Order: sequence, then C-alpha cells, then structure tokens
Amino acid sequence: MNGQPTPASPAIEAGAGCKAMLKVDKVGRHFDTDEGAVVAIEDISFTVSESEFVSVIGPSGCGKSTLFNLIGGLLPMGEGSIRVAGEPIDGPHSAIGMVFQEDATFPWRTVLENVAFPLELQGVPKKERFEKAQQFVNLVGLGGFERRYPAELSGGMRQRVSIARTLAHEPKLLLMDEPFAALDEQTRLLLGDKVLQIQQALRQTVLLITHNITEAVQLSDRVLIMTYRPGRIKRIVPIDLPRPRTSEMLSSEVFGRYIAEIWADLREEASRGMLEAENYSRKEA
Ligand SMILES: Nc1ncnc2c1ncn2[C@@H]1O[C@H](COP(=O)(O)OP(=O)(O)OP(=O)(O)O)[C@@H](O)[C@H]1O
Repeated sequence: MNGQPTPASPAIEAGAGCKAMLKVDKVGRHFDTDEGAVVAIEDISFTVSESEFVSVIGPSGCGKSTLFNLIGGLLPMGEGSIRVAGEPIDGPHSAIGMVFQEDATFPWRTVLENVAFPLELQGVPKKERFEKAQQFVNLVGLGGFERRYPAELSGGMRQRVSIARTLAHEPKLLLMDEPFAALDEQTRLLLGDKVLQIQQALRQTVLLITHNITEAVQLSDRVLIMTYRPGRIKRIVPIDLPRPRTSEMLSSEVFGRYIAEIWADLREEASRGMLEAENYSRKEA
C-alpha cells in the first residue's frame, strides 16, 4: 500500500487470469407504470472473479435492488444477460445464496435446525446435516447458542444465523442486499468483521449491495458506484487496503481518503436524486 487510494479503474473485467464467477453483461431493466416506463437500470456490465468481494453502492432509487433481484433470479430478465459460474440466470439458481436486510430465520426452529434447513431440503441424512450445520454455526461465532430459538437472540445474532444458513448449502456466489442495514452501528461494524473472516476462510465470492460507504470500503476488493436513475455504473474503485481487514482500520488516513473519494461521486448522484424528487413533489402540489 502506498498510502494513496488507487486511481479508479475503468476496467469492468475480472483481473487477468482470474476466473469470473459472476458476469453481468449489458443488463437493463425497466418497469411499466401508469406514468409510463421507468428505466431502473441501463447498460450495466461488470465481472466478479472467484473469491472476490465486490460492493455495489448508489443513491436511493438507483436500481440496486433491481440489480440484486435480477442476479438472484427473483425478477424476470430485461435486456442483456447474467451468468453465474458460467451458467445463464433466468430464475433462482442453486449456485447463488442470498441474504436480505431482514433476517429470515424460522422462529419455530432452533439455531442449529435453522442452519440445517437447506441441507434437509437437499436430503442430507440427519447426523451429517447437523454436523455440517454445527460447523457453520461455529463459523459465524454462535457456538454455544445452537439450541436457542431466534426470539432468544439479538438482531445481529439472528442475522448471523441467516448468513450461516445461506452458507450451509455452499453457494458459489453469496449475494447480500444491505444485510446490516437494520442493525445498530456497533453491531454492523463487528458483523462486517465477522463476514470478512468468513469470506477469507471460505474464499467465498461475494456481491454486496449497500448504501453505506464505510461498509463498502471496509469489506471490498472493488466498489462499483452507480448513477442515479437510470442506474448505470459511474465508476469502479479498487480498494487497495491490506488484508486481513478489521473495523480498526476505519480511523486510518488512507481509509478516510477512500471514503471522501467515493462520497464525492455519490454526493453528485444523491443530490440529483433529491432535486428530481423535489421537482416532482412541486409538480404534484
Ligand atoms: N416493481 C416496480 N414497479 C415500478 N417501478 C419500480 C419497481 N421496482 C423498482 N421500481 C423503480 O425502479 C427504480 C429503482 O428501484 P430500486 O428499488 O431498484 O432502487 P434502489 O437503489 O434499491 O433503492 P433503495 O436504495 O431506496 O432501496 C426506482 O425508481 C423505483 O421506483
């Protein structure tokens, strides 16, 4: 590290020699509404290599969730194509694991039973699935809590159960849509550290959707900044900070410079969004 943020790269491809785990190619999506077509995202192309951690950041309404839902196969494709591990995505795919903002635990199952659930669906025998589930419970730091029910856990712990359950079916790509947004700041930072430890241990490929700049810089190899509507890729910023990373780095000078650099781009887009919303409400009044 030279103490300076690396200049933003226009490159959208994975690094030379790296295998692409996710390939998003000229993807666009619009929605038909009573007021005409809303173009949510347009001409989005990027690649995420195996074991890479990439974040997508953008102002509210720039199409982050639309992109997430398209990659996760939850929304019918518009223009372009998406491939995960070389396979085209046109619906939910077993290579993809998804974590959402709200934890998605089953309240009637214990921690261990929650994490074992995807293995049960796969028909893994009971003893084997509980052994494997226990490994993932330990990985997210919940060893000792396996017999507890979700209602007996904090929000951060429940989100760790969701992450463990998603990881238990060993997805090739982990897609996370603002997974820490409902948590308080301290839990968010500590859970970020935990996710990084897990990602490094499993060499997991991750695409994180967020609106939090600190989170994006702390966790990512690259940050994709989106424009306000229609959502396009404005810039891709490689984060040249050493690993392993922890939330302790947040106070470093170089970390602060990355934050400032990304905020400068985001502020422009967020201001545009705010202005458009104000004009719209003036017209409606
Ligand atoms: N089902 C839908 N029907 C009509 N318009 C939609 C639909 N889904 C999204 N949009 C529009 O597409 C644009 C992008 O929405 P999207 O939810 O993807 O943005 P976002 O970046 O995730 O926003 P936020 O950060 O506020 O969650 C917005 O203008 C939104 O109003």
